Amino acid sequence: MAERVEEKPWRVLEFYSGIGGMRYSLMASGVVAQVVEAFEINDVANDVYQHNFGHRPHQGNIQSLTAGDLDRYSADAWLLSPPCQPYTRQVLTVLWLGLQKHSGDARASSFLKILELIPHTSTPPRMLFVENVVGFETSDTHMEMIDTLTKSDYVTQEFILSPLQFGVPYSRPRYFCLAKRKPLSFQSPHNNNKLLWSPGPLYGRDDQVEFDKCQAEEGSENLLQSCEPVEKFLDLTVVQVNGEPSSFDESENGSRDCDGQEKDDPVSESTLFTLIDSKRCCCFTKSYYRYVKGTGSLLATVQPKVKGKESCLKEQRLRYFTPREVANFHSFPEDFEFPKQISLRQRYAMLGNSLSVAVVAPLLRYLFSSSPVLTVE
Ligand SMILES: C[S@@+](CC[C@H](N)C(=O)[O-])C[C@H]1O[C@@H](n2cnc3c(N)ncnc32)[C@H](O)[C@@H]1O
Repeated sequence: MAERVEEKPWRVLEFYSGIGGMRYSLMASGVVAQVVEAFEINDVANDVYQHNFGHRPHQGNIQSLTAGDLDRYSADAWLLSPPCQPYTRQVLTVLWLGLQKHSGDARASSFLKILELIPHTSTPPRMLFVENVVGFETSDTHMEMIDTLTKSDYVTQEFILSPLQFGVPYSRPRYFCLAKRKPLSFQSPHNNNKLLWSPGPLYGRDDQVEFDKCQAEEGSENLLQSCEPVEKFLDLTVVQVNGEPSSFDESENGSRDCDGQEKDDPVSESTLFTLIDSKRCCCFTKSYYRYVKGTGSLLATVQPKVKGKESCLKEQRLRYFTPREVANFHSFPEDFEFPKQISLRQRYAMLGNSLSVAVVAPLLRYLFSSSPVLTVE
């Protein structure tokens, strides 16, 4: 790991720490680093974080932090996963209707505020890492972020990557911004100021890094072949019994009857049933288990009798993935657990807000890795 004369761990601040996906990623990256403080407003998330890491994050609104507060930590790197709602599709629809959102949304303001503090700190962080939803890269918050970083002497490389590109049968494309303060630079400086859709640069490869979205999606179909089967991510202790909390209640959600009668079927439109031996499941959102449509896959535990023939939902014995299984798709370590008092809905909500360790760990390794000597561009 570069630019360290002495072998001291990098000092890291984790903003919007949630249940600690970023900290798990840092641990999995192999970077010698120490999280010197985490910041999070939600006390339930802080219970989970404390349970697993033995440290309770600083509880409060990130917006109220000052440059002086941050200076006290002498941090080398800031890791940030701000709330994503301002940039999601629903909000974009509102935008289309003419209502100003994005950075005007209160949820974006703590993020912009923290970035604005950078030039006012006595030792600005040498590295920054930002995670968010796809769509962020076209938002005005993104524009303001890049503007602030550029003015504060950072070079950036941006990525849109999904766990599918790392062998995990889970579709969760996310936006990432990696920033280094000059004179630090990236291992592949020719990728500066680019949005990259391939993990190639993380491994010293420069193959097809700048596809457009369609090419990336086509590519991901091929990637499925190299993914592990969904079965490997299942909690084998789960017994499928009708009426169990995680089983899917057709009567509430609408389905096709076993006698072939069409019922109102809100499920099949947008929810992918993941067969036990398949190689893909959809992104779990924080509303998984609360709503069915578009919030994540359901698991079909029984193969259809005739392959290719549509079978009724009941026959397929659908169930929700358990929180442990969602954590597995997020590549959380085996010893991650929720404290007993956390409800099922809260578990799904916090996991839905979290991130893929399989994706973030190699990005962090790349961010912290040694850089060539900076040349004037
Ligand atoms: C997208 S989630 C990040 C989750 C985290 N990376 C994880 O692995 O669980 C955003 C988090 O920021 C927290 N948050 C939102 N606004 C905040 C603010 N103004 N100050 C502190 N925390 C905030 C939310 O409670 C939520 O846990």
